[in-house]
Amino acid sequence: MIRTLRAVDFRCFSGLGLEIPEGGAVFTGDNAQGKTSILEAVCVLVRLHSPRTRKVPAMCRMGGAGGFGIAGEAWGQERRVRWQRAFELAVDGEPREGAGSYLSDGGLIVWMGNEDLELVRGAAETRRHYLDFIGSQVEPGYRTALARYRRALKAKNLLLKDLRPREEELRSYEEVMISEGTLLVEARTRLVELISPRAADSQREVSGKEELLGLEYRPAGGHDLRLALEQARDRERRQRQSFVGPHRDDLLLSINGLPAGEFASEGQQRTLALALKLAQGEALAAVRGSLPVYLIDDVFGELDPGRRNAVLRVLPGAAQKWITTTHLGWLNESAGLEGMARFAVKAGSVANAID
Ligand SMILES: Nc1ncnc2c1ncn2[C@@H]1O[C@H](COP(=O)(O)OP(=O)(O)OP(=O)(O)O)[C@@H](O)[C@H]1O
Repeated sequence: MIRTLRAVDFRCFSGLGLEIPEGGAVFTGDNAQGKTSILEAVCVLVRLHSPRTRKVPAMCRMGGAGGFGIAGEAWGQERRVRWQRAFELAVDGEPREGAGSYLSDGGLIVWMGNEDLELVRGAAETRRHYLDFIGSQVEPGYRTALARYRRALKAKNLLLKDLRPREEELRSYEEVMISEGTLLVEARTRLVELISPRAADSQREVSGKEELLGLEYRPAGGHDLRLALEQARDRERRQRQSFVGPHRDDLLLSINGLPAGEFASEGQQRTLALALKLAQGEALAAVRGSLPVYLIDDVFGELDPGRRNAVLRVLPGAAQKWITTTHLGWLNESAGLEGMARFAVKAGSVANAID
């Protein structure tokens, strides 16, 4: 669990310092005051990843010194870790220095936000990111395989645009795509097996109904990538595109046998998005043996009391939760928020913050 968070020139915060109890904290405030940015800072600190952007410059405070810093301490079951991230921008706005090495033993995070509805309604890419985010936290080598696969795919796609692409060069990129892609497909298969039963339980618990949730992993190249690439080769060369491989995978979601994106009601879709995230938390805890930190952005205010209480019941009581909300009414009616600090966020400053 995270005990301190400090940030400098991050989003709308020139400086931020927070001490957080084991239970976590609730951040209240109007729209556009900085609540989400606090949760984003935690995610960048712990996972080197922002759920809102892939662009480092977007996170640097406008009018700031041209970079940002985030530091924090987390106390695990056995040890205390201290993280520090610093990004500096070069004149052209590109990051000059990364945030140091990626810590594979970084903490575990589950991000829950209203945009999770896109997991159900949106493009396959959103669901691949969902799997990738879990994969990088529980599967050793996942992040590296993904980065290598993406590099090879990018190079192959560039080459395919050439008038006369060199075949042996294309094949050498394909070899990397086959070896790294196979690791990804195997890992994603395991991840979906891990998540499925947990998501189905959460769906039942949160909806309060006997809804049968189905998760089916669809690898775009099947389980034999080499064969699939051979079969697609002519078409790929003709159309100058890469059709086969994990970059085209999907995770099919269904409720009672029907595709959830097209047939489920909005309420069912929201519940399904929550179920996927709750399942993610359980899967991380089961594999890594410690509880994730839950970053819950503006979700509870949007839920009816029945589903809100069900989610609060399903979330592990001992896990640290960081919750943002614009609505205050529900806070005093809900169980499961004991032991959490309360902070009011206004125009990039936080009441009760530390120096
Ligand atoms: N790089 C940046 N520099 C300065 N301000 C920024 C930067 N990026 C975003 N902001 C601003 O920070 C403010 C806070 O945004 P944030 O999303 O954290 O608000 P919020 O309190 O979570 O709002 P909501 O309840 O609407 O989600 C916004 O006004 C946003 O425009």
